[in-house]
Amino acid sequence: MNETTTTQTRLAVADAIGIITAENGRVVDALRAASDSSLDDAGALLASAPRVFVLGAGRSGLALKMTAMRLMHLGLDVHVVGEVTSPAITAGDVLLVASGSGTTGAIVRAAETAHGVGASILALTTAPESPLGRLAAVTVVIPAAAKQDHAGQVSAQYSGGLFEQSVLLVGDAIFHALWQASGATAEQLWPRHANLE
Ligand SMILES: O=C([C@H](O)CO)[C@H](O)[C@H](O)COP(=O)(O)O
Repeated sequence: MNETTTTQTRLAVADAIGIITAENGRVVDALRAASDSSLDDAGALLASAPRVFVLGAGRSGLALKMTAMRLMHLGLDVHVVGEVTSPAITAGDVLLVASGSGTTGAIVRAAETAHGVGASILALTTAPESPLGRLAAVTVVIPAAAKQDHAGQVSAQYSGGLFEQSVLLVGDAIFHALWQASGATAEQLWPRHANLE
């Protein structure tokens, strides 16, 4: 790459950061302005759950794993679906699911199983009327593009990028609110962090 091309690339990436942060800002503004109580309901459902299972495919699942760690730091009993140590979900448990489309086959089938045994579904999705959304006790509707909304009207980013970033933001926000409400200090949470890393 010559010097001119490198400079152009740097400018293009800087512009992209601006686009991405502006899109995230719009999602956050919409969530804060929303008249429903789904964010608070989500926090309350997680805080009262005997066990929390987290589930998502691809990048949605990767983003949600960050929330799983934070809920573990809070002292919740958390399992990542698909890990070999993840046990059976049962009545009263909460299945926290992130799916932008709400139609991903394995995710919907797992949510149906969880619903069938009496677990509560907490869904993060762009599509409240999707098969996943219809199973959910609480749905946080994220005004982002689903992975196949390729027209670029809701987001200029590729595929479900904005949704997946929003999953991280919402997960960290729920954690932060629960942490503040718990009264625990950061020092009290820290001994739960992995000591084998
Ligand atoms: O990996 C994904 C990404 O958007 C592809 O660019 C999705 O998160 C994955 O395919 C799961 O999709 P959703 O269930 O619709 O979030």
